[in-house]
Amino acid sequence: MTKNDADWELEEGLPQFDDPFIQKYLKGRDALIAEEQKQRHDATFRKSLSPIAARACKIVSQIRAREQKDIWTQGLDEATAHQSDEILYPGVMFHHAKGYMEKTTLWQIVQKMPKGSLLHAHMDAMFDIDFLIDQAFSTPGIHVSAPAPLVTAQDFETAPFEFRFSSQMKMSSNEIAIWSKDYEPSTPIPIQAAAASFPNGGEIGFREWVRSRCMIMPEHSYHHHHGVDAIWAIFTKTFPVINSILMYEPIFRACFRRMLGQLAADGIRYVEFRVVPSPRYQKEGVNEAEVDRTEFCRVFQEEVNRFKETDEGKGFYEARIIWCGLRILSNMEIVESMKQCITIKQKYPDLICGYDLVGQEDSGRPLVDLVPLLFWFKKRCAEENEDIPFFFHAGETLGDGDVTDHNLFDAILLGTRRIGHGFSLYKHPLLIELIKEKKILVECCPISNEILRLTSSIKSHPLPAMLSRGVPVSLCNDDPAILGHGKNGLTHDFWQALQGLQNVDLASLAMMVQNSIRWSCYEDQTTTEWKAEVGEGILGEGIKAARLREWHSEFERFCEWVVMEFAEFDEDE
Ligand SMILES: O=c1[nH]cnc2c1ncn2[C@@H]1O[C@H](CO)[C@@H](O)[C@H]1O
Repeated sequence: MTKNDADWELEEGLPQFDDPFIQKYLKGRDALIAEEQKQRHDATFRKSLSPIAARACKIVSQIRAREQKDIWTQGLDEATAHQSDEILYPGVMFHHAKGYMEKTTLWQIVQKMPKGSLLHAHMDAMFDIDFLIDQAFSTPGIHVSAPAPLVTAQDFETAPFEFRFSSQMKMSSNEIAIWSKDYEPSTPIPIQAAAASFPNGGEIGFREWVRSRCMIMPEHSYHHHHGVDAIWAIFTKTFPVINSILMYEPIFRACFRRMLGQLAADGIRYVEFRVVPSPRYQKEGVNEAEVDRTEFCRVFQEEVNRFKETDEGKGFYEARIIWCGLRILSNMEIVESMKQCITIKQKYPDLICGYDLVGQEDSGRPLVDLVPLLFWFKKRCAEENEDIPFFFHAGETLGDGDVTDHNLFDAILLGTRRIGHGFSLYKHPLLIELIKEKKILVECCPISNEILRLTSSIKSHPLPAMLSRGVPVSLCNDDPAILGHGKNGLTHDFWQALQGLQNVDLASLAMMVQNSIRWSCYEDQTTTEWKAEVGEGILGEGIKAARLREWHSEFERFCEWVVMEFAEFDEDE
């Protein structure tokens, strides 16, 4: 006769789970976990969930668990999986997950969620690239030129070229396509002619090529062994091409209108765009670029106001601009742009809500190098009776204690209201305490960080390290059109965090949405007013509190929908 396990274990003297001292251990363990969870960013919010919201959270977590098993753990045998390059697992890289994620139930839910504000987004990286290229073709007078012929494979991959509106459509007799080594440098060629003569597949090939020069391709982001600087070299080359199409009035208007519609459809009600106002903006039908940024800003505001009048834009509060200088430029160029920022602020006070510096942090000038300029800016603002707050990028780096990583210290010392990225913040226990105390929000862009090679999976992203320490975070999409989101909005970034991180459930996402509203710059405020309103949250009396209440009731309705729609998941384990 064989002994059963229990008999064997008892004979061996193995304690059992129901033994009082093991029970005591487990209770202590649970208490320790609960104690740590009290520090989480959403601890209070979670306790205040309505019964329906709590049920919706549970349902969403059950759906996630089901999809992790059914979709993200494919039972392919090793050889097939490697061959098809389709090894799926929860937290798989964005581009591998993308095609599947958009078909999941979790996606449907996240898409419908009311998402508050989008606080970190570079405007020129927000426009659907195919639509942009269509506009270049359908708008009369668009020409393409290059400072040198584009002939070799390397030229097609990296050499500069640009589009531009010009009413002089006629081709001169000696005009030779850009793709010939006899091309006269910088001669504008009508887009249709250039496309028709494109050596690699005519117009279809041309469109495909332009597209590839406006985006980071999945292969690029996979090549982690090439490092961060290499992907930034590709990334920064996309902006001049995009802007050369975008900065023509009729194209900008069409693209901007469409983009606002996409954001609103994704449940976003307010946006602060980071904009580097371009010197190349051309009014409709005008061959020369505008001498300053006034006209662009006027059109930007006009389009936002028009959008708010449409059906699509009914619930949309506002879009404002965080004026950006390029951190790579000289003192003189940065000061010139700061002066323009102040002038535009005076002209369009509702439009400009802040100031930042952009471009790769690692290769650009650190904030400490720019301290004299930033103090000068504050002084000039004060002299002009303006208050333009800082919203600095900082810590978008793998650095640990290097000069880029130290941008975090300057951002905080210079009074930033939020931190863009803060990827390296998790290495700074003192700064973490400081930003909590000073009520600074981190604008976290998980997919951007993945594509730009700071991490290869949401699972190794520092987001959880911030949330577990109680850092206020909102999720943002940064550069969706270039990074390859394929659709505008926040659904991808929300989905990625929800699916990949056990602790980020619906309540956690909702907390981050609430933060996005609390840290929105809906109106100009002094630092004291700002801090008071951020601190009061929903209990305040201003615009923020009103919008937080509005979001709250939207969120409750959304939770009711989740509970009704996915009732089959409403069960206890
Ligand atoms: O994640 C980012 N960090 C810093 N700069 C960025 C990021 N994404 C885009 N830009 C910068 O913003 C400008 C376009 O608005 C470009 O100069 C681009 O390099």
